[in-house]
Amino acid sequence: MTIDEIQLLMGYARWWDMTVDEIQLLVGYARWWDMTVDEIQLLVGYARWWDMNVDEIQLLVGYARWWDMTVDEIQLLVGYARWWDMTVDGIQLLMGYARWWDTTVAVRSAAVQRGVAIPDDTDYRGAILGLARLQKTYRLPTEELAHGRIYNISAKQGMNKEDFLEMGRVFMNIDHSSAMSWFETFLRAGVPEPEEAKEAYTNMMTIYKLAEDYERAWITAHKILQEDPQNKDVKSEMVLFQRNIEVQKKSGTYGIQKYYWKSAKDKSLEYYEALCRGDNIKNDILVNKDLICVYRKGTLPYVQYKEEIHCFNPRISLFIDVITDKQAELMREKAFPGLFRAQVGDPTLNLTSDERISKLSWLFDFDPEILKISQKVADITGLSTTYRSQYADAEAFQVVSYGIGGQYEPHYDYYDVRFQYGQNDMLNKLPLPLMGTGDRISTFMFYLTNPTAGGATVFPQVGVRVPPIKNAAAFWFNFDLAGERGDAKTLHAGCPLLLGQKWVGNKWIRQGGQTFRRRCSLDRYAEDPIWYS
Ligand SMILES: O=C(O)CCC(=O)C(=O)O
Ligand SMILES: [Fe+2]
Repeated sequence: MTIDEIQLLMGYARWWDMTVDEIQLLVGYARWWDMTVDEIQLLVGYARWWDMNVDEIQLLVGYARWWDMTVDEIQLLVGYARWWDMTVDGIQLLMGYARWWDTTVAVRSAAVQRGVAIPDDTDYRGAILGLARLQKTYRLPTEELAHGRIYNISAKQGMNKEDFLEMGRVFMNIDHSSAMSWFETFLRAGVPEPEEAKEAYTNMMTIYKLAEDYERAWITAHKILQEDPQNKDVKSEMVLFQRNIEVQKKSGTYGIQKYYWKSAKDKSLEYYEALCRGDNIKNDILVNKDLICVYRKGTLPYVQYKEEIHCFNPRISLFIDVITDKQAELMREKAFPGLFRAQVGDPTLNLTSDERISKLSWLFDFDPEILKISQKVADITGLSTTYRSQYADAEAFQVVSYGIGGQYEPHYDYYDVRFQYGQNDMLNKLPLPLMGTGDRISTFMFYLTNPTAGGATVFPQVGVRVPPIKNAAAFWFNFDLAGERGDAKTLHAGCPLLLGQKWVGNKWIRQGGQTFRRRCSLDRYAEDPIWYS
């Protein structure tokens, strides 16, 4: 440091009432973290303001550098943290997540303000599990993900060594080839702790053994012995591997690599994931020229809507540009304060589930701006969306927000399948306005954002993938015209969100009010008057 800098610092130190020891500590940190004296003094100023000691400051600066934050951002964070009475550890966790998920500090703090719990260990495991699901669904290469790259988009911060190991652990139950690649990435990322190295090698040995690659299993076992020379189990495993190699040599199968990697296979999920990726879909506009775009009249004179027909049976349509940017924002803003974790099934049981990972809240037509949007739905569909305190024709808007990794696995929107599973009192537990209004005859779903990647709506029974496009809305009937049964072909899902934000607004229209609008037909093949009038 220059004499000038020292005197500046001493001046500050006096000002902040620090001892010489503290000053020298600070100077040391400053050198270490490559900060200017001005930055230090700013920080010390904040620290005093927030009543922190030098140790806490240095911890913070360390984190800040690690996460590549500016001093201003740190102070914002510390301000929030003190306000919410968090420890420095809590802050760093928060910063880590904030960076990782690329949300702003302000968004995070708003979440805290609304009583959303600060991330803890469970969230960490949840986050890792979510990443594993994304990697599997979208077939992301391990190396890319490890360095924070997804589809050529780079996160500010890649994952760290501990994350690599945790990904390996998680994949042991999902897919062995991915598990292997994470353990390899972990071991390449620098000298590991002996215990962790042992854990990685032990898992790798298990995988090789299951794949009957005894040569590699033996080599891996040998590495475990280097970490843990007394390990009797591993020694006896090695004898076994040796014996198996002999047997293979005799039978001529040695060196013929089968590479059988265990993976949890579920055919229906595999197809669902392929649809989410967009592999071999029937309705891709480039693949299938039959995808039809038409202009449709609404019930109001002179107004036409652009309709993309993604499927004819059942009819699944995407209406383009049916709300304005302003209306989409408005719905998100109004819904934000009320967001809570989405639940599935019986509302009295408070069930959350990995099947549906999102947050939601309800918007009612009592709000004139929301009413306008409901009326738009009525105009386009010709169905009634009138909300009443009893016998409502449609439900309130359900606004759903998905975080990265958020999804809704294949499901029906109607209830009647659940009757068959003995949950037929579901309909009796509904809020009063919906009692006796029948089932969800149709779904009208607005997309309120353009996700950067992932988040399509897919229909695995009919191989249809509807792309999420901001201000557009998907529409389909859950019931056939005969009206007595839910249509199984409407099975659908919200694919995991890979990057960006996904918000949707659901309007479920009830059977009750539609008697004269969508008449039942005795002829099950009758053309739907809603579509063909
Ligand atoms: O988010 C999606 O694409 C589908 C959402 C959905 O199906 C639902 O909320 O019922
Ligand atoms: Fe749905």
